[in-house]
Amino acid sequence: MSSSKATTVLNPRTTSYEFLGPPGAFLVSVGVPFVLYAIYFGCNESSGGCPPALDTIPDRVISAVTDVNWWKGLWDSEASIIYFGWYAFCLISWAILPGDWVEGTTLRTGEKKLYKINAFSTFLLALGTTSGWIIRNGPESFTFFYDKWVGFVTAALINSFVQSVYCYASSFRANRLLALGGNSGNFLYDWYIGRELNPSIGSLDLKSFNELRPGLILWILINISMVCEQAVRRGGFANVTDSMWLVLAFQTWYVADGLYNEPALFTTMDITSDGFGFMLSVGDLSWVPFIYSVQARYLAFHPVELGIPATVGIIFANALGYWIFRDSNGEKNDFRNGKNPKNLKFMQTKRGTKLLTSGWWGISQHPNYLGDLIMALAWCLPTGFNTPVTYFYPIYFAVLLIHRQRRDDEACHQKYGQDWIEYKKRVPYRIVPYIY
Ligand SMILES: NC(=O)C1=CN([C@@H]2O[C@H](COP(=O)(O)OP(=O)(O)OC[C@H]3O[C@@H](n4cnc5c(N)ncnc54)[C@H](OP(=O)(O)O)[C@@H]3O)[C@@H](O)[C@H]2O)C=CC1
Ligand SMILES: CC(C)=CCC[C@@H](C)[C@H]1CC=C2C3=C(CC[C@@]21C)[C@@]1(C)CC[C@H](O)C(C)(C)[C@@H]1CC3
Repeated sequence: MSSSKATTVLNPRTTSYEFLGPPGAFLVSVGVPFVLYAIYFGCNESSGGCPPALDTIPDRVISAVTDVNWWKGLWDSEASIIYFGWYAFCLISWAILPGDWVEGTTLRTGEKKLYKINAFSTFLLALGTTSGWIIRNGPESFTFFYDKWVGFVTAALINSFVQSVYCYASSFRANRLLALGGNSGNFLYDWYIGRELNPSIGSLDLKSFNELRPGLILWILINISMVCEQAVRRGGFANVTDSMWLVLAFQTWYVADGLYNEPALFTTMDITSDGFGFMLSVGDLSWVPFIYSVQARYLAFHPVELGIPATVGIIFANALGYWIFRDSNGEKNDFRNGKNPKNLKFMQTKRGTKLLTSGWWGISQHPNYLGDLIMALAWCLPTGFNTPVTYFYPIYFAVLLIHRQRRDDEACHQKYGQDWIEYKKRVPYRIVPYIY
């Protein structure tokens, strides 16, 4: 077979679109930066944390975008220097911190990619350095994320855009393994979905690096900055509210869990089937740190005292969600690694792999999504009920997970054929038992 024929067999043309095709890709690509800024301008101290009345929004948007100073205000050189310094810190940590090299899943070429496992130690180093800085220089020295929010958002968006363009352009080099869904030939769509499956620079895999380190860890550093902002306003850490500590503790735990279980990432849909396009680069680098931290940012200027009964109730909700999330992900990871310590029932498929039909995976097709959603709700409750903005996260997240479940359902249909239909008869609920 000639080499161009072999490439076509390995990288077939994408014949069907997801996300409503190029128009959908365009809308998300413009909509995500828009929401990132809008959620700041619609939920800050001067707006009282609440979005403006709906009928005033068009006028506000028009007066902002027609004002040159508003555009200039989106850029902040100091914020950009700190942001790119942070990105460099993540790269250097990846390169110099020790870590095992672990194989990912088998690729279409039959090969396996190697990944360096040191995301958790990068996290510990970042937390240690930040704590040392704050202890030495006081909380007022670490409020810059609060003060320069918009500048940081802009820097992260620039990074997301540059990386997606770089990955798209470099996917045209010879012998690249492309994502099955990102090779449609439509420039906008392929740039958005990601054309190359695993873009890398040397041994650095850009997709997994960006998904776990610069954005996810930054989310927690931003939260810490919000705690500092509240501490400065309220006269010290002793006066930081219980609600703020809860948000910090829950989200730090969630991120630590994801980083500690780094190898589990290599079996997720993002790593096995999606490319690294604008969708993931903006999701990882901009959306996660600046949208997922909205509760802490709100509490920085709008403190809420919960009291013991509410605190206990919210801790219980988060613990329930975490238990479902961790235990179900653990069952599947063990099973996919050839272990079945709970002796769970499963069905054998013609494809060779087995599907669990008892334990969490007998209750719904994505019990891990259910746990994640319960946690998402528990993270908003500490902010009370004065603003809908802090509840944006679970709403967006429910939409993301329902969409993800549908994409996965289609992918599993293709992978397992009739066996998947049989599996769905045995486990009919998609995410929430008896509801969905
Ligand atoms: N915080 C956030 O913003 C986000 C968090 N997440 C979290 O990421 C995690 C991973 O999510 P994701 O990759 O989407 O999905 P899943 O972890 O649900 O993985 C789906 C895959 O699992 C395998 N599988 C499906 N059913 C079974 C079964 N019964 N037994 C064994 N294997 C099965 C199939 O792959 P195969 O058979 O090929 O192994 C399927 O493609 C989740 O916990 C999710 O909540 C996800 C998105 C965003
Ligand atoms: C609006 C938009 C462009 C969204 C893109 C989606 C991304 C924000 C999410 C896709 C999958 C994700 C995962 C995590 C964070 C959010 C994104 C990047 C994750 C790293 C969070 C921590 C978890 O423990 C996880 C490792 C399981 C998870 C993996 C998927």
